[in-house]
Amino acid sequence: MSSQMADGKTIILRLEIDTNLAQFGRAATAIEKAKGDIIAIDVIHTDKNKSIRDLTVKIAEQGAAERLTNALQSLPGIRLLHISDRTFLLHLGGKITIQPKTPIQNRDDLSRVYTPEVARVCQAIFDEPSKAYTLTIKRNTVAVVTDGSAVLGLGNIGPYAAMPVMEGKAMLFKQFADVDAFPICLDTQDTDQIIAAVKHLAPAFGGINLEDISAPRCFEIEQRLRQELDIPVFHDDQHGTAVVLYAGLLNALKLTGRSLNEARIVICGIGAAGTACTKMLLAGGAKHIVGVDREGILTADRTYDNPMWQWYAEHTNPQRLTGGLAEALQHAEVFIGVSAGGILTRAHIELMAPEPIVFAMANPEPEIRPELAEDIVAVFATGRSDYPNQINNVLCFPGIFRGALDSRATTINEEMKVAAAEAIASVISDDELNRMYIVPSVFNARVVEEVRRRVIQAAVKSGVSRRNPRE
Ligand SMILES: NC(=O)c1ccc[n+]([C@@H]2O[C@H](COP(=O)([O-])OP(=O)(O)OC[C@H]3O[C@@H](n4cnc5c(N)ncnc54)[C@H](O)[C@@H]3O)[C@@H](O)[C@H]2O)c1
Ligand SMILES: O=C(O)C[C@H](O)C(=O)O
Ligand SMILES: [Mg+2]
Repeated sequence: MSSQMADGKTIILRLEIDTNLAQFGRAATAIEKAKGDIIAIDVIHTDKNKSIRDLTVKIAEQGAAERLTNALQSLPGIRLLHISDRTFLLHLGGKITIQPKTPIQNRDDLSRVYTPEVARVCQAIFDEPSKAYTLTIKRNTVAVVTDGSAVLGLGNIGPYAAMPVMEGKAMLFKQFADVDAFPICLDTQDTDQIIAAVKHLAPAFGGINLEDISAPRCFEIEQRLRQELDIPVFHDDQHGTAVVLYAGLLNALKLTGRSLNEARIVICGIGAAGTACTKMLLAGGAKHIVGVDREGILTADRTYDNPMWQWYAEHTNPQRLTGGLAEALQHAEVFIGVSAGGILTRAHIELMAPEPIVFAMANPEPEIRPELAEDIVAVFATGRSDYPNQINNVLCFPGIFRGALDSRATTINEEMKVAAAEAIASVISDDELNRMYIVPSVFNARVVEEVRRRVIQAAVKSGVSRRNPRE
């Protein structure tokens, strides 16, 4: 039996009942006893000896799914073939598809979308390559490229297991910004091979969104691709996260009467996201940032093999603090977690200054769940959709690419990132700002609209646009 269960949800159980030994009623009774509520029954197959049925069952409490499984497995003549929940059902066959824009109904259509007529279009692009933007999908396409090495906080789970996240990103691109994004999961973690692969596939795309590639390789991969390609290359976990974090932090500081210059900030997890968040905060004027990774506080008193950590140690921690997370957190006012789930405790937060700001942004499991400490925290945010204050790069990447594609920008530069952060923060007015509402919802249509508008302005002003679209 394969099992992918979740409590407090609707689950689908596939049962095989040996009709010589058992009756369906026994299974139904067992399910009810285990506090499952059967809401639908579908017969999948029946013959003389067995019947296979899918039961849709509502389970309310923690552990109910496991109790139910155990109860069914102990019944003679009944086999539990499979359990899935709505999340898994939603993933059956993948989450996206490609649709032609026009139907091909007759030979005339066929000869125009395809050979022979298509050849004239190919020739036109050959004569003038920039026509790829007007005569192909390039103007609206983004490749979401990963090597599966830092997928959410799950770590190095490889290209196949990374696909559901990349398909999800493609859905978000389409739904929120009408960008056609394709998940591309590369079966290599070699820096040169990744760079070569992305360069080879670039002709079909108007932009490259690098996703979930671990530090420090992600820095070189992005930097070299930015130099070598004339389309925007954007590592979402670095810059998308930094943009949204910056927007959220500005609002949280405003709410708690603090300034970025003076705030004592601890960043935990000095990988792709942590490094980029730090750079953006330093550029915005932050002076008291302390970075912590697995080996403890990064300090200029030590030397590091990882060049990014070396840079980090030299540009942060002015007091040269040493020790671990607890030492870093003494009297700190802001905790920013982009590390791993569950590593922060309530006792840690108690070490911080009064009214602290805690952004526990690891996915899917935050550094600490809000329910464990929200009573001692002034502003709490996570990366998840099921808590208030979702600081997640989804607030950034659809709109920033929409703006970059529409202005046909050659790159996404610092000016465009700052514009995106200011756009996100600006969607919340001073009247609306409160501890449960420091960043707008991803469903607020003004987010993409405003990010796009300001990003286009910044691209034009900074001289990287190749087109100035009408508003
Ligand atoms: N909310 C968002 O929008 C968002 C965006 C990007 C990343 N993230 C999350 O941030 C985390 C890191 O992502 P990344 O792309 O930077 O990955 P990464 O692999 O580049 O970096 C992770 C860093 O965290 C460190 N780390 C792991 N466990 C730690 C611990 N116990 N204590 C201190 N440091 C620890 C690692 O050593 C590494 O340096 C993931 O959980 C990811 O889901 C969230
Ligand atoms: O994928 C997300 O939800 C955000 C971010 O890109 C992450 O890697 O956690
Ligand atoms: Mg990511």
